[in-house]
Amino acid sequence: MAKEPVRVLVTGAAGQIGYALVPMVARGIMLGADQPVILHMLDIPPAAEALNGVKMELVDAAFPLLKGVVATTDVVEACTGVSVAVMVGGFPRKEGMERKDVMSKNVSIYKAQASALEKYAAPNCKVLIVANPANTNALILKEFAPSIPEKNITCLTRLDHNRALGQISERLNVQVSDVKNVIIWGNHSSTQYPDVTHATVGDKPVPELVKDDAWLKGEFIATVQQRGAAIIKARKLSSALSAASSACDHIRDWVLGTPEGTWVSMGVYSDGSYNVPAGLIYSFPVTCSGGEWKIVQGLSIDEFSRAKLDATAAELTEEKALAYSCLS
Ligand SMILES: NC(=O)C1=CN([C@@H]2O[C@H](COP(=O)(O)OP(=O)(O)OC[C@H]3O[C@@H](n4cnc5c(N)ncnc54)[C@H](O)[C@@H]3O)[C@@H](O)[C@H]2O)C=CC1
Ligand SMILES: O=C([O-])CC(=O)C(=O)O
Repeated sequence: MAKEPVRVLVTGAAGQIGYALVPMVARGIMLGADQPVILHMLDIPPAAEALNGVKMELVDAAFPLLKGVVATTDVVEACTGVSVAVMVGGFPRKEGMERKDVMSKNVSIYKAQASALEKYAAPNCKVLIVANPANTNALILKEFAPSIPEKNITCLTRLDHNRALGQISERLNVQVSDVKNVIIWGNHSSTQYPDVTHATVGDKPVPELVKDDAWLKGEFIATVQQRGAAIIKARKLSSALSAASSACDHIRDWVLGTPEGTWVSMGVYSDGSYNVPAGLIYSFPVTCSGGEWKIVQGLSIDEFSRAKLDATAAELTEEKALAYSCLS
């Protein structure tokens, strides 16, 4: 028997990432090739015409799994009945703006959208925040949607995870699918810590194969941390293709499970694991099963890694304080 369609919300759907993401969702890349979907697309009134253009293209593409499209600038209509919410819409930093100004705009957007999701989304809706500052937007959404379980609110660091896999695969000249268990710790920002201490290719540890600690602790980390900026410099636009693909990876693994023996990175609510302060949205290694993520426990953390985990936690603590100061 055919499955019931799942309602998937994409905010900022008229933007760069939205435009790359909605066809992937409609093709079954996010929820599976046998899962029909109804797409809910939200953007702001100045983007309404462009949003309608995206809707027209979705109709024209005749996706067999796509059972309906809601394109709207009304946040209540957008959130009603959704089981998956991918929050891509946000206020970008503009020339001359201070960090606090950008934070203040996004805090008010995520506060309002949190309330709408809480009231109108399906129970147990899974939320993925992509828009920057992704971890802190997720924290604000959590604060203002207290009835959504905190385990349902996550942010995207899978793009950073995939970037780390890509860099190791290029360096070792191996297939990217053979590289496993890198970790992104912390913030989706330039303080994130891409960690290959526990990564493998086949049954061999990546550090043993690379045999170049200076590269692993220097250029590799910096390349992954700065990759978003490098793409923006090259394209003059954000990394829309890879962000959209990674958002699909994040939701797919969360809903359908991670393969045996592998973990992925997700920004999730910290419970104090690895001595990361509780109450931050922080990227950890996780496994997923039965629609739930679980932080991988018991990994050894050396002195170098400890300092990196703490530095990115310190930045998130500072961002949290800044976000809260925008609320008052
Ligand atoms: N977490 C991650 O790995 C990544 C995050 N990003 C972030 O994703 C976000 C989107 O990037 P792009 O698509 O390139 O930007 P974009 O500027 O092309 O699109 C953003 C869209 O959001 C809409 N928007 C603004 N305020 C909104 C609101 N209140 N409700 C609904 N929609 C709203 C805009 O009208 C626009 O259509 C940015 O914040 C970017 O920094 C980008 C790449 C990777
Ligand atoms: O810095 C940005 O806006 C883009 C970004 O997050 C990324 O590509 O990782």
